[in-house]
Amino acid sequence: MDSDDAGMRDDGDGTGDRVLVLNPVSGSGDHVDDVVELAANRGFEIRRTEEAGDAKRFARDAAPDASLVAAAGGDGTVNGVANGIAAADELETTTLGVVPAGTGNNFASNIGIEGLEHSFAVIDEGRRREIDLGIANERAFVNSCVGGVTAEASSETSTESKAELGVLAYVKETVDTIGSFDALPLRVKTAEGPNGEAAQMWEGDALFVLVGNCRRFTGARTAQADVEDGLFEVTIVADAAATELLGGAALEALEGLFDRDSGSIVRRRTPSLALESRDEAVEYSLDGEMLETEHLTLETDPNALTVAVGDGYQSDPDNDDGRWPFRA
Ligand SMILES: Nc1ncnc2c1ncn2[C@@H]1O[C@H](COP(=O)(O)OP(=O)(O)OP(=O)(O)O)[C@@H](O)[C@H]1O
Repeated sequence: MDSDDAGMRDDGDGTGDRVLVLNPVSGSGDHVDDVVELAANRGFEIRRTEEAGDAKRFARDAAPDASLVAAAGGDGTVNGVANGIAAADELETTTLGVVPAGTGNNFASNIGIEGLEHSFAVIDEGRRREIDLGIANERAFVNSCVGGVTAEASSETSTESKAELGVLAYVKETVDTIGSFDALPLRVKTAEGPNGEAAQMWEGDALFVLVGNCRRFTGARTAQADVEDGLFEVTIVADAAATELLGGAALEALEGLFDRDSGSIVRRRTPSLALESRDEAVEYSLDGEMLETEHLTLETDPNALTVAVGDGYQSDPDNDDGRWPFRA
């Protein structure tokens, strides 16, 4: 078998107990040799993705026999592997490992993974935490679901921008490239939460809707949300923010907008929500993977996904953040 074959098992002990799904083109694509060496030395079976859908398929096939499936790539690869473990119905028995080889590696940094070698140390020796899994119209996501980002912006956003800004890079690219907004006429219904959060309905024209599971959208570029609380952190950017965002440098405007209690920002915490377009289908980005729909139902599956986390991971980031919520 050619060593470049998709799905090949080019190392490992043949038991399929630890499988690594490797995206060879994520990030700058220069991680492959290092990842293969690190994984092979630890007895991983390695399966290389070739196209969209492979990460999910490989993880789904591997999960019934594997105690751990690692995703080597960016957030999209992590998303695919999480979806595969869920599709195999193996969330209770298969742990997700994350090897950061994308451009932004947002999820990896949120769970305290600091680099390639560190990720394997974490897989071998790190804590396991059961984190919430986001479900959007039956597709799983780990980090965030963002509405109003265009597919073009998602594919054209630069590596540098993603590395610096994370998910907000897509928002910035959308602001930069379209130059004017087709606001999304949306109805957003949030369910009541366990801590007295009331069910609420928001109706209006939104520029963006950002739903964070593990990701929090403040001006802080690396803010991790509490991903074990069974709640999403929802931020609606109303179209009143358009003049602010288009008026000057998009990056400063974005950070300013997210970093304070702006009148054009609505924030909610909720275990589930429904987003309904009052017009045409809306593009959503689930961990960077696009989905176009008129109706989106989002639910948390609390503590459903077991993940190997680094020492820097905080299960309760509110303790030393204090920024959230501006408005419950
Ligand atoms: N061999 C391949 N050739 C081309 N595309 C691939 C291949 N394998 C996977 N993909 C695509 O790569 C995408 C996932 O990329 P991923 O998000 O992991 O990396 P990235 O975009 O470089 O990083 P980040 O999400 O951190 O910005 C998926 O959409 C998938 O379809």
